[in-house]
Formats: sequence, C-alpha cells, structure tokens
Amino acid sequence: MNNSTNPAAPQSEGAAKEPLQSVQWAGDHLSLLDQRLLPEQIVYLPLTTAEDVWEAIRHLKVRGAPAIGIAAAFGVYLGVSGAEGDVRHVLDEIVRKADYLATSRPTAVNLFWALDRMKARAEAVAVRSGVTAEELKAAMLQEAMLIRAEDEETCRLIGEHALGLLADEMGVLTHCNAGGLATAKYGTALAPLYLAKERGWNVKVFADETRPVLQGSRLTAFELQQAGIDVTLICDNMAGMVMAKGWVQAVIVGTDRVAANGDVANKIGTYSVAVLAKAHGIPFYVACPLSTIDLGTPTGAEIPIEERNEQEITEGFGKRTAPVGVKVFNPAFDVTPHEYVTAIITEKGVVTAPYEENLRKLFG
Ligand SMILES: CSC[C@H]1O[C@H](OP(=O)(O)O)[C@H](O)[C@@H]1O
Repeated sequence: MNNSTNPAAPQSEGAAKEPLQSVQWAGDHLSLLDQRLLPEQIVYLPLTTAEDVWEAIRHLKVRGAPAIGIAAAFGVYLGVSGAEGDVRHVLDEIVRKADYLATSRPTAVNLFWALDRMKARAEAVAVRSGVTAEELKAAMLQEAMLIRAEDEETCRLIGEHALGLLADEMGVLTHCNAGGLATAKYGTALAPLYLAKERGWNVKVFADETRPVLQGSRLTAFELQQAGIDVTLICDNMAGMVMAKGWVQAVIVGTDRVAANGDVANKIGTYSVAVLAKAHGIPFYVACPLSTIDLGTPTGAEIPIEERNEQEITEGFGKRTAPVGVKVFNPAFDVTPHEYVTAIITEKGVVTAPYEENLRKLFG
C-alpha cells in the first residue's frame, strides 16, 4: 500500500493554530462558539439570558459534558443579573433558573453538578449577615468563572495522567469529540494528544466521524488538524478494520456520565468501539473529570439516555436521506459496561477495576 492511502504515514506538518474556546465570559455576556456551524464557519454568539443558554445547550450550539456545565453556570448568573428585590428573592430566582437550565439535556451529569454547585454557593452566601442582593449576584458570576477556570486546569491534569498510557508513534482511535470544544480548554480524551504534540511525539489519531451529528468529523478532525496533529477521519463502521490492520494501539474517549460501578455513558457508538477494542486486545480508556463521575447512580442502567429528533438521522448532507414516515430510533448516547473499560483517567490519576471501590476513593 503506498503512502498516499496509508493513514499511518506521517501527515504533512501544519502550523499549529491557537485552539478555539467554546465558552468565554465577555464582561457582560457569554460568548459562545456555535459548534453546529463548525468546521465551515467560526461564529461566536452573544448570550444574555438563561433562556439563550438553555436553547444553546438543547440544540448543541454548545455540547460536551464539561462545556455544558460551564455554560449552564453562566446561564444561572445571566438569569439573575437583572433581578430586582432582596437577597431572599434573588436566591429564589437562582434556584428557579438553575432548575430550568437542568431541563436542557438529561445525560451529561456535569450539567447537574455545575447547577448544584451554583445553588450551594448561593445558599452559603445568602446566609452571611448583611450580604446584599448585588453581592449574591456577583458571587454567582465568580463561581461560574471559577468552574470554567478549574475545568481548564482539570483537563490539563487529565492529559498529564493519560500521557503516561500513550507513546510516541502510537495509533490512537477516538469517538465523538472530547476535545477543547467540549471543555474549557484541552479537552479530556484529546488532552493527552495536545500534550504529546508539545513533547514532539507523533501520535497518529483515527477519528470516528460519529454519526448522526458528526462531532468527530466536524469537531475532532477540525481541532486536531488546527493543532497540527496527525489525524485520519474514518466512518464509524471502519473502526474494526483499522484495528484489524494493527493501526490502533489504544482507544481513548470522553464520557457524559460514569456510574458508581464504572459503567460509562458516552456518545452513541462508543459501546461498539469498546467491544471491538476488547476483541482486538486494544486498551479502551475513558478520560473524565471527577465532575463526570456520578456515585449517586449505581449502574449504567440508571443513566438517562437522551433521544433526539429523527431529523438528525433522516436529513443530512443537504437533503433527505431516508423515506418519509420511516420509523427512527435516535439515542444520543449508549452505555459501555465497566468490564470493557481498561481504565478511567481523571485529574487525580488513573483508576482501574474494581471501579465501585476505586472510584469512591477518588472522593476521599
Ligand atoms: C468531554 S465530554 C464529551 C462528550 O460529550 C459528547 O456528547 P454531545 O456532543 O452530545 O454533548 C460526547 O458524548 C463526548 O464524548
């Protein structure tokens, strides 16, 4: 096979560009990169209300568990920044807006983790003697900015721990997008790939396009190409072949929720990749912050799986791609049983089975 068709051959070096930021506070509004338009258009939307944020999360203008949590946190502040009344009224409004934002999508636990953290901070501030309504609002903005800043550092730490599992010249397959666009920066699954690039390693990435919303082709391939990282785009149904060819030595993906027993909810198609990896003796790694680990959910069976509208499947490429009226099943996520997970990589280190016991240790 000549190099022109062998993805394992080095890709021409591109000059790395500054990574795009998915969610940024812009002084008086939230500046949100509209990920639906990537890779063709880079458009930042100014969000000024909680309703703007709810709509952006629901329609995947912002997506990716940590990025959803960060956007929702700012959405709580936006929802009360103009509120009138005393501390009690503002506190009630904070709870109301957080509970409203919690209805935007059901699977990524970071959404609920971030909203619960905002409510807890609000309650802690509200009981301070003499605190004013404006000080309570200011505390909300401060907490949202803290959540964002912490996520950036968390992702970098995940990258450091994950790098220990990879090696120069390794082939790595990933599914969906768990990169900088899904977080404050760096990403979770893609974080070690950025650090590997900084170290001068040549890790060859195979990115599943990830139907039906194509986060892999539109976002992961875009992000990695912008960073000058060797990436080959494949259709989801090609993952088995590239593994059989020996081009993949590790799989690394993100996640939207890890249950207490280590079962992992992630983008639809992840379970299939995990089964293929096991069949080929390839390690299957899941990268996530502690905020994605949900000890309150015992197993993957209890994780709510979002089902999205049929148009994501029946329409695409600018035309209808299925007969009118055909039945459609469009789950946005699936659950990979913990038996298929080689390790879960967090900011506190790499966790292996028995997950029930070892995940709890992360939380002290
Ligand atoms: C770092 S979390 C990324 C995670 O979120 C994605 O789902 P969606 O694009 O629908 O928000 C996908 O499951 C990724 O693995």
